[in-house]
Amino acid sequence: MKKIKLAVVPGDGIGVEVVPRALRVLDTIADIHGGLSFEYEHFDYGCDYYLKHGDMMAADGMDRLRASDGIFLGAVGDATKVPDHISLWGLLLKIRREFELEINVRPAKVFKGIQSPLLNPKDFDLVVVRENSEGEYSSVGGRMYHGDNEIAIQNNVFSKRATKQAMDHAFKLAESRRRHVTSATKSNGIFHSMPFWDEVFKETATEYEGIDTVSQHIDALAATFVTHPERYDVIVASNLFGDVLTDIGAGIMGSIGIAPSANLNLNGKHPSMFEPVHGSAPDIVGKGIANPIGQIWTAKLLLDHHGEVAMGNLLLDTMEQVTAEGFLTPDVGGDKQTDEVVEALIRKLKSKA
Ligand SMILES: NC(=O)C1=CN([C@@H]2O[C@H](COP(=O)(O)OP(=O)(O)OC[C@H]3O[C@@H](n4cnc5c(N)ncnc54)[C@H](O)[C@@H]3O)[C@@H](O)[C@H]2O)C=CC1
Ligand SMILES: CC(=O)C(=O)O
Ligand SMILES: [K+]
Ligand SMILES: [Mn+2]
Repeated sequence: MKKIKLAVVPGDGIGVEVVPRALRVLDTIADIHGGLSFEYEHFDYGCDYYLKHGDMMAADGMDRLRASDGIFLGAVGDATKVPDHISLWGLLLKIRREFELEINVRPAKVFKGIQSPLLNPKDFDLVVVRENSEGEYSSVGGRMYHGDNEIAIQNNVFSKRATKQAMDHAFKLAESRRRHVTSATKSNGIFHSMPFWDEVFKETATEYEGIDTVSQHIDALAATFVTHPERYDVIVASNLFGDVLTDIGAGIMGSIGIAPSANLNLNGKHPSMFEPVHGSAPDIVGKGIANPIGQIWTAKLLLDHHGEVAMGNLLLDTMEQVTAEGFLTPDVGGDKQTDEVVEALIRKLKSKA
């Protein structure tokens, strides 16, 4: 029996609603598989934990998370309790950084049964590879002076190592897909880091044969994501550009509630982390209408990562059958509750067992 030990961090808001449901789906998958089981250790880290303990996680939290084979996270953030930069840097970004989750892989595609807001979405199917450890999300900088004289300085950090690593990951992914890589740049406006980014992209491209490459400024790229998403296969982007681009990717799929992500550790020293692209959605929390697909598709990425690609594909195909049958939450134009979608999925999975 293959056992995968997951550290489960539902976090805040709808994270607490979608994570346990996705775990039920994972258990159903394990039953169908027959030789696979999941063991869960639950962590109540988040904004309520902060209010009680003055920190987003326990002092030994990172060590306890490290003992797992993977981290399954919902969302972090509740600005009514803790300022966002404190909560995200204290949990989500802390894990990404300390566990060297330097790559964030975020697919977007036309999802069966879910109406894209695009008039003509064609059959787009793309993956954004986001550099996940530095770039514009840096803690380097500072604030000085007060009042009208106050100054804030935020430094962007681009290392050759992490930049090249993100690009290598994109090229390798493209080799198993449609062999096309787009680099998201802004070297016409950002004087130092983006020309550097372009140079590393050019250098990396020479190391791979038979891959088409394009370098496109992020503003134009954002527009083309909306008008012609079918043109893209793999896009490599810096931390901030990748963050924004993947919410656009989610938008053109029909809802940010369905987009998944995998935060990957590549050096084997720490577990990887799987979480949907969306946040804690405070505006719909407690209503029972959070779309569970983002968290469930994330579970598919987790299965793939642990070598269970057949099970991952079964999960995503079945999910798309369920949405095609009209089991849709309000964010994608339906009137179903979270639980109705999850129950329909589990029923259908069991019928295939
Ligand atoms: N990775 C993470 O944990 C992230 C955390 N956040 C945090 O989440 C909080 C809210 O941030 P927002 O900017 O409002 O982004 P958000 O993703 O939480 O919500 C944006 C909009 O999408 C909707 N939405 C999101 N997920 C949905 C789902 N599964 N089903 C249906 N509708 C869904 C929300 O209702 C809202 O209208 C903040 O504290 C923010 O810092 C935001 C983004 C990512
Ligand atoms: C924080 C955030 O928005 C993200 O990682 O996608
Ligand atoms: K999330
Ligand atoms: Mn984001």
